[in-house]
Amino acid sequence: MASAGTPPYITSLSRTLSHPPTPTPTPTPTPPSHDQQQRGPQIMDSSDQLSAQGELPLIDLRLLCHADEAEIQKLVVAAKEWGFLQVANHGVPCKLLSKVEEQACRAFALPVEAKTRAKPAAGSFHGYIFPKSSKEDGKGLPLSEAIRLPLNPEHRAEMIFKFWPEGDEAFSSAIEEYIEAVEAILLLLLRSLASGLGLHPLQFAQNLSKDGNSSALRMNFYPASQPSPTLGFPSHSDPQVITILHQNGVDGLQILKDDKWIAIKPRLGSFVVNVGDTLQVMSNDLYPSVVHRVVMKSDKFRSSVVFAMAPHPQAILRPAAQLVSEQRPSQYRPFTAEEYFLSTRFHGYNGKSNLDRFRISPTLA
Ligand SMILES: O=C(O)CCC(=O)C(=O)O
Ligand SMILES: [Fe+2]
Repeated sequence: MASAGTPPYITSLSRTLSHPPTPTPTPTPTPPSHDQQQRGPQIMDSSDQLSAQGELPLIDLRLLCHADEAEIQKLVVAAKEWGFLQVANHGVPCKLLSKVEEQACRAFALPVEAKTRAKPAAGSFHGYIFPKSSKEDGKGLPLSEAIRLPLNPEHRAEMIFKFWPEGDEAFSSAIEEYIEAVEAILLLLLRSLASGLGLHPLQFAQNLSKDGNSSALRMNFYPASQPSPTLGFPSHSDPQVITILHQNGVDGLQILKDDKWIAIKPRLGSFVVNVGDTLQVMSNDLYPSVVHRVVMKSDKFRSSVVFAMAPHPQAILRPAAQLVSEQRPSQYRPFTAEEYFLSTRFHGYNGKSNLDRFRISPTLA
């Protein structure tokens, strides 16, 4: 959790940024040899036509790290206008990214008994999530397989023992190293997003917590789509504060901008970052969370690793007082982070409508 005083990530970030960027491209790990290919493809709706292929605004983290005012303003504009952006010069070595991809593939290739052991316990959302077809549950849940790892190190260790009862040093250490690196980036971004609006740098990070169900490192695995486009992850916005996404280089991510779907081309070596619902609330709608989805159209599998942090479950979410005025009244009633997360889960994936349930003047019927 971030605290006042010298933020602990400064040390960690400078260590991360001191790694020279490795020029070699990320190798594609061996795909899991299990039942992935057996699931039937889900044909996309004919109204789901793509409008364009897009390049997200690109932010230089090295400049942000030096509090470069122009880069901070570029970030603010990107977050306001897109809610999605990419970050380069993040200092996370390609080698670590490949290692994490490789370890995710190992976990997805485990036998069904191991995956069953790691299913989320009652009341928990962390664990292995079996693929569901939207036909089965009618709610449009993801067709991808996923593993949601707790960020709390003790809980994560317990979870890893469920996958590998003897423990697995290679998996544990890669994940730990990765979390440390991306957490530093997430905090730097939140700091810059707050100071760019003239707020205290810790305004958006003050209640962040590794506990609770919402904060997680989520690994997604999407089988190759054959022969027609397959919905890998239905449209949704992320409930947390901010998300950092690493993808294996296979297309699939699409974002909804101005009512049109835009396919985001993976940019080798950079992370995709997106505003979550919680940041939209805290910024009183200045930074919008954006609906996105994954559509598979590739004969290669896609994997992604998603790091998202949320406030402590009992933290009260509301717009920052400095962003509320007579001209711009508070758009949301106060609510706890847990209430929001549970509501997201209860109502399922359905674009962004969940946020409207917490608006002072709901736009939902
Ligand atoms: O795999 C991706 O690119 C996106 C995954 C995603 O949106 C999520 O896990 O929330
Ligand atoms: Fe997402």
